Amino acid sequence: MRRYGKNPDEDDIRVRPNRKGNRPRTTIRPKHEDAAEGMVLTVDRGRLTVLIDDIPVTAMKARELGRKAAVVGDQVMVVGDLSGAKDTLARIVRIQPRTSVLRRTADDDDPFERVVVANADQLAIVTALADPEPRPRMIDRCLVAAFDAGLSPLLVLTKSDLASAETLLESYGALDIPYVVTSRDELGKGEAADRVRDFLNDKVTVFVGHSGVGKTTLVNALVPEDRRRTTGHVNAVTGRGRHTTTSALALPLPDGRGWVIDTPGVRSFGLHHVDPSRVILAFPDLVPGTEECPRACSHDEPDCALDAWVAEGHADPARLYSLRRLLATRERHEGD
Ligand SMILES: Nc1nc2c(ncn2[C@@H]2O[C@H](COP(=O)(O)OP(=O)(O)OP(=O)(O)O)[C@@H](O)[C@H]2O)c(=O)[nH]1
Ligand SMILES: [Zn+2]
Repeated sequence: MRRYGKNPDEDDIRVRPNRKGNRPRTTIRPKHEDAAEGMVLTVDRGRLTVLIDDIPVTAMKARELGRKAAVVGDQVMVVGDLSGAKDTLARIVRIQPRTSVLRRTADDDDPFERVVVANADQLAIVTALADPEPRPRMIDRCLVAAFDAGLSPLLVLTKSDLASAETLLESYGALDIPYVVTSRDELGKGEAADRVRDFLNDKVTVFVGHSGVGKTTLVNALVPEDRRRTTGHVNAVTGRGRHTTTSALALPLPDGRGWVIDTPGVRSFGLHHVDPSRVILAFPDLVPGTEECPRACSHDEPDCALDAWVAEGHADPARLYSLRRLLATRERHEGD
């Protein structure tokens, strides 16, 4: 599990201002020195499962956190009953600084950003090669979300027993994204999971993909049943009790080699919030060409300096084409 440095000043417990101003608070608020650190595995209507020393503890956020919400992947400080026993409820008193945030805008006419997952390293975009047909726009939108969040993308192409990956991979050639291809036969033999795991080791990887692509099949193959049980996910898996469909769900890879974060409710990304200047960081070869761009250039407009710069031979035109294709997907079309 990853550890984060203690950072006592930033993000500290909020002390509510004294509205009337006539009775200063004299009680010293507890500093929570006894708080334990853990990782948020699920969020379900205000109840969070936090893994602390390999024990899943149910917790809710403490009032002093104010409007801040912890999400799956967050490292949090927890006080109270940490036994993990039935019907206990601990309190989250602090959210540690995040190394990354994967966001989505729920809808293009809903300007609110939602943080989907914190502290992830990688976004695995699961796409079937057939049944259902690949949806390149959806892949591109996921790539934009990943680049915007600073996550490395990984293409997971399933059902290669039904169709070849060649055509799809060609259109992503210029982007040079790591990919892994799986088939039904290899899934049965465990080979598919082994191959995919090679890309996941020691990372926190968020899995996205639309319905029917085989994401659940793959995630089940990646995370053995007994590992789920140790983190209290057995209900979500067997379908007993209420299914956690809207929240993401962190599942441990074997041998403590990282985490898979399944996102059952996330079929696509609203990209309203995306900043082109962050997306271009995924194209370091093009960044120098933006020096002459107008301020706040979208890099997808007539005055963008990249066209002339690339025409002068400083970078591969296919890379600029790919960047533009990605940026263009920020506009939502029907079916996204
Ligand atoms: N031919 C073939 N079928 C597969 C493969 N992987 C999964 N499937 C099948 O595809 C169907 C959908 O798989 P799921 O794992 O349920 O897909 P999902 O992406 O989780 O879809 P939702 O549950 O709707 O979110 C199932 O019938 C699987 O058996 C594969 O590699 N090849
Ligand atoms: Zn530009």
